[in-house]
Amino acid sequence: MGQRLNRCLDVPVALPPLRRRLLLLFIMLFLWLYMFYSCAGSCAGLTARGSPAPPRAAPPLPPLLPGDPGEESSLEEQRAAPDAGSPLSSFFNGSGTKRLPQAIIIGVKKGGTRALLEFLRVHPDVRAVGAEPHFFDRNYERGLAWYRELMPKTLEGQITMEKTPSYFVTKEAPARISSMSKGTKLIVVVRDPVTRAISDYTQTLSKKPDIPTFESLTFKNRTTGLIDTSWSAIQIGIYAKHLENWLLYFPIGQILFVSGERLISDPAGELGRVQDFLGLKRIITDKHFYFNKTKGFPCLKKAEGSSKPHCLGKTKGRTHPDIDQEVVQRLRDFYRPFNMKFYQMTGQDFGWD
Ligand SMILES: Nc1ncnc2c1ncn2[C@@H]1O[C@H](COP(=O)(O)OS(=O)(=O)O)[C@@H](OP(=O)(O)O)[C@H]1O
Repeated sequence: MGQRLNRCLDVPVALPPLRRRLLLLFIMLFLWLYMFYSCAGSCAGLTARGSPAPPRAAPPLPPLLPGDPGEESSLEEQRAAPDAGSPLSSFFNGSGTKRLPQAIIIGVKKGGTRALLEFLRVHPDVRAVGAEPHFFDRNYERGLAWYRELMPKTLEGQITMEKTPSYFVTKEAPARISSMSKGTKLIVVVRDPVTRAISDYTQTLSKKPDIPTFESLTFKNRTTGLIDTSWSAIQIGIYAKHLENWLLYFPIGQILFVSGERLISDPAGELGRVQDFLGLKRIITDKHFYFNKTKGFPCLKKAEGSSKPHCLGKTKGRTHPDIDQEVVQRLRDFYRPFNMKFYQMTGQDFGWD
């Protein structure tokens, strides 16, 4: 066996026998370690990079990540947002502990949540799971141990984060997050509810091109102008109503509201507020961003763990269809009182009117 290995690996035969044996031993150990860590990285049933499959005993629940109907993040985004790295890098970065998140981006869908998480991940003291776990809405029965297992390892002083924008409109989410930890910091990226609704519709249209027009879905009765508030694209934008539900469990000071509009016009400014809120050193500054004219959005000069520039994928920053301006105006009128209430509750004027 040793002779054959000698030939295979072309070990210099001139070496003294003891050194030769030691060298062979070292090579075998390296090969064994490599196989072990390759297997740990790829055989452990990852559903997406860095997202371990549920434990065998878990009850059959809907699939966790891409391909799940209604999923906000595409597979492409999961690829753009790895959280575990290669098997070898996990071997070298293997230290740390998986912890439950201390901060969660809870919403809103189409608000700019992916951009915020990707920007935050540049910070050395932030580690985040790339995919959306949907624990507090779709996967709660799997238990906290399952949820923790999804998280990346962190060292002392690092913050664990995740983002699932549907939490903001999930009735059970505030109580569930509070029972995990009353101290969880919550972040909501909000965006003009009218543009948000159109963005939401654009996403659905990209998957199901045969759906009715935005204009016809907006109204229960177009003649009377009655808005269909049961349509999720409209529902989600009534921020004040959803926020009331969160305030039953969390003080307002424990929730940070990020402007989706400013995240585009001044990403460093918004990131400054987020870093302060999370108690982090202000490391992410305007030096980290550049405006990509082709994309029409700010992008990172260097993505986390890479030296290359990085913009979000094609599913972020889609071209919206032209919507009848009368319908847009009707929606503006509909949202105005809710927006005013929201400004009052948060103490921030987002300038949507
Ligand atoms: N830097 C940067 N690059 C690309 N896109 C950006 C960026 N910052 C904010 N946005 C806006 O993010 C919108 C998508 O929001 P989310 O990431 O929250 O969507 S999702 O709920 O996770 O599907 C997306 O909405 P659409 O423009 O309607 O596609 C973008 O406007």
